[in-house]
Amino acid sequence: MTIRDDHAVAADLATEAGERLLRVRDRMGFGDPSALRAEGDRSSHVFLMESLARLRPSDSILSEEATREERLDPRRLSADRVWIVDPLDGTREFSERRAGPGSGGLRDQDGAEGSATTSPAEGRSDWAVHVALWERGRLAAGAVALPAQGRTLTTADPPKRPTYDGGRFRIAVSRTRPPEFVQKLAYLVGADLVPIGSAGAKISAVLTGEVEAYVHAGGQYEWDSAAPVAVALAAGAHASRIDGSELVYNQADPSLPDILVSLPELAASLLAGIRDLHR
Ligand SMILES: Nc1ncnc2c1ncn2[C@@H]1O[C@H](COP(=O)(O)O)[C@@H](OP(=O)(O)O)[C@H]1O
Ligand SMILES: [Mg+2]
Repeated sequence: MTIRDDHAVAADLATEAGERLLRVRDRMGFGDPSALRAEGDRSSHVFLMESLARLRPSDSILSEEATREERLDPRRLSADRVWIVDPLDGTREFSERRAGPGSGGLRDQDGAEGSATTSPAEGRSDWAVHVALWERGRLAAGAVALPAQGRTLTTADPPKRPTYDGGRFRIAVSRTRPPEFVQKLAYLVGADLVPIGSAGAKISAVLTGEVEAYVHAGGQYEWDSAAPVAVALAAGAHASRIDGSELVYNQADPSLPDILVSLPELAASLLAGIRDLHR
């Protein structure tokens, strides 16, 4: 890879890391999910660290898979440029087989019959690789690779944002840790809940028209949202904390526990609904 602009670096690295993860999953299969998760996290982190060190040697890096000492490195807080990466977002889903027709139980988006997102190895497709660049106080570039969906969403060429024509809409939520207020919120605003794994896959689903919003609360970190929020903002979507305040990155404490991403037409009513439920 030659030195190119930051948007292209983010897109190329996320895409290549994703292709490597697909190969890891094909090679290891689903027999030992915890070993698959560990190898996915580790190998993708190593690839991204080595690549960024080579391509952008002066920049700092904040990665989910870094050690605690690396994350607390004070140089990151005075740096002008920090890459915020999640080598494998939706680690749980990466290690799961896709639910087949007739498998019973509660079906979520990735288990639905006729879904267009089947991965080659019959694994789930709601996991992602996040590569974002934070520069002097703002997200400057980002890419979200969705390897098992065969696409990368990127600030190099932001997706064309769907428009909202009114009526019932869909809110993506965590499959395993949805905020306790979302059922009431959905009722209040006239929406259906769609469980999807991975913050990157959920924010991408807003940008590709599978849902119209994503709401999360109760815990998350900067690397879970930096890259998909960079793409969402570049596409003209709404992205904020659930109280409407700005999402702020490259903080000493990388906790960023709640988020709302939506088509811009829906942001005001979602924020008002969340506010009402927290009164
Ligand atoms: N309550 C919580 N506390 C900490 N992290 C959380 C969380 N809820 C979700 N996350 C993180 O946000 C990402 C998306 O989660 P979900 O699929 O449940 O929506 C996951 O990232 P990783 O897969 O990178 O660990 C998950 O660990
Ligand atoms: Mg994550």
